[in-house]
Amino acid sequence: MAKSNILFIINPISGGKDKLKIPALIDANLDRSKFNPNYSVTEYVGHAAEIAEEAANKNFDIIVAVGGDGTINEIGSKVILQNKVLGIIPFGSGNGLARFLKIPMSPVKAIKVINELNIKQIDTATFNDKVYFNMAGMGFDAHISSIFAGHKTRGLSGYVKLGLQEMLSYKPATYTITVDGKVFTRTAFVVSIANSSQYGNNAHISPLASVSDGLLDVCVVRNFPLYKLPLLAYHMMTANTHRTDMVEIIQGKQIHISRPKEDAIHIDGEPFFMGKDIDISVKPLSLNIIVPAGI
Ligand SMILES: Nc1ncnc2c1ncn2[C@@H]1O[C@H](COP(=O)(O)OP(=O)(O)OP(=O)(O)O)[C@@H](O)[C@H]1O
Repeated sequence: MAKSNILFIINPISGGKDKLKIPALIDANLDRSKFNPNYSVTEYVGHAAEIAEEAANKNFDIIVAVGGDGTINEIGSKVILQNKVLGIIPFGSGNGLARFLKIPMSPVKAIKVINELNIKQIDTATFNDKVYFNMAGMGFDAHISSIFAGHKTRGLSGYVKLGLQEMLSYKPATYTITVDGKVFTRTAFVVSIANSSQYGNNAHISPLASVSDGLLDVCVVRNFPLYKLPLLAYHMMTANTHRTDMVEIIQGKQIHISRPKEDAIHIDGEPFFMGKDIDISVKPLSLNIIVPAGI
């Protein structure tokens, strides 16, 4: 059988972990009877998408994201256009999609999953003009990631501190959400449109979500007093939000959200700014992705 040409695109900053030794680790563990490996390292935001797009003109069969959900988004959005295959070596902070797909967090084990070359088709989604794979949405989480992006504070403790400060003054918006023609008006702390079940770090907002059911899960987190934040976190970490009245989950294919003003949104955890009206739709089984056998 002819060998597959495989390109590893490495985000050197994702997850805050050093990746200098990654090419050597891949060389040592990749099945060279199946693959010819090549490596690229990203230098700026958007570079992974550029490299993946250029790879379309070269003879690559598989492109592997070595990074987190933001890196997967940049690469995956080109891979679906080329109908190629995406692989993941998880190296992000949250790794939502990789965790959902049970791709091991250990780089050596993740390389071994690539060696098995078990390919599955999963749903993807569009959020106005942007493609996403794991989770997108608006509300408090998007607000925090947009201000954190321009903030000098870094690290998890800075993020938590900023989040708690902002929570005291945050005013939840009222959204008109149309899901497959049915209208819901909701005042919400967060509205997440989930493809997989989790944001990352096993924080599950929509525990029963599937990436191959042709449906998105609109998760409306109702407004709540600050003292209930640990309870919400507990429900997310124990994958029980669907059993509580803190989160309402509405499944559908075609979603329109209208909000009072232009505001922050996030796409696979990366902050952007969008207008009042947002159209979201699912693209069933549109991405070829390498997953562990049995998934
Ligand atoms: N050399 C670079 N310098 C600065 N930013 C970069 C560089 N290469 C890639 N990026 C950007 O890094 C951002 C974060 O990447 P990614 O989302 O993969 O990691 P993460 O946020 O740590 O993980 P996760 O999304 O799983 O929590 C992406 O927006 C990507 O465009």
